[in-house]
Amino acid sequence: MTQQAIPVEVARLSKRFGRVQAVNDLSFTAQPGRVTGFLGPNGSGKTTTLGMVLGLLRPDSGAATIGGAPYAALERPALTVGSALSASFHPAHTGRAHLDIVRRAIGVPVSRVDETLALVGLDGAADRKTGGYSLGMRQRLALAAALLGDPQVLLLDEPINGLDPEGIRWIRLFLQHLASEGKTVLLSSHLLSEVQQTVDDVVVIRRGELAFAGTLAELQHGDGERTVLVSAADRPGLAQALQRAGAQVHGVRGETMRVSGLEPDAVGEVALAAGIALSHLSVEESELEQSFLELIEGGATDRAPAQAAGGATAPTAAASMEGGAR
Ligand SMILES: Nc1ncnc2c1ncn2[C@@H]1O[C@H](COP(=O)(O)OP(=O)(O)OP(=O)(O)O)[C@@H](O)[C@H]1O
Repeated sequence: MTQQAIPVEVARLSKRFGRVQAVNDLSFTAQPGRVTGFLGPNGSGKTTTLGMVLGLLRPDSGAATIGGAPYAALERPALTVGSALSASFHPAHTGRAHLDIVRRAIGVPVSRVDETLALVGLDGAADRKTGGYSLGMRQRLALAAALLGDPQVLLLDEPINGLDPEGIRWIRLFLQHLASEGKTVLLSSHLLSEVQQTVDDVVVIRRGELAFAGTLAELQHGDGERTVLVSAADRPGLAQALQRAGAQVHGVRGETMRVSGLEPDAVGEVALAAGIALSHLSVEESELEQSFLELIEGGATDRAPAQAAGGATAPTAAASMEGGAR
């Protein structure tokens, strides 16, 4: 069966809690077939936004839609959208029991429990109580619950938080695989470094407002210039060739040289033309982190090529996240 491509669109969404403007005129789109990172510091409005997308919170204005309809208007919401807003469970329930409760509620066959347990690699721990699960196992169980209905859209709140490197690698490959099947994957995080290997697109919010929406590459290139890290057996020869091509080169005596003023492909071409074999070529990662920090600390909102999302109507869902003590 061919699955439908379902974007998540947030259009001019606003939400205030008393004096706190948690989300302010926020617009972005999470596209099918892409993993979108929804990034911002603690308290910037990520969970509130996801709550509005899921119809758990009523927006003051604007709208969030899934394939053009508000969550509450979806015919079979749990089979369209899977969500994991928290990784906490009844500690006396086994992983299997938790999934069984969810699958009954959303009306999917019992066979999905074992299927999703296997998908997230929890089959060996299915009959253990969740109270004894590690954080990584709880994250996997939350993901399994989100996947029960085989949804086309996944909304995950901080799914990588607390995972060990093996867990991060696993979830990265897993979410990228889901996106490669055409699913829409939106995951929040307060750390760019945590998700930068996982996401294709990035939405950055700061104090409830859009600071950036675009691809990871666009975020990286935002300031124009990138630093290229390069190494070769003949570093002095490479440095000379690069300088002749107009680059600034630092760290010739070290293992890796830092090159600015030339794009990575141009650095490769200069090396080739000079007959020097490269043993390493990459873009300095910290620059991406720097772009992100500048965005969340402010003053860079004019860099935001916000994707328009329009034509939506306000959700009518019950407000079950409203008024919760924070
Ligand atoms: N139910 C609520 N009642 C009052 N204030 C709230 C409520 N929910 C969120 N807030 C406030 O709205 C702002 C945004 O919170 P939100 O949880 O959406 O941010 P976040 O980006 O998800 O942060 P975190 O990463 O810490 O979860 C914060 O100032 C928070 O204290």
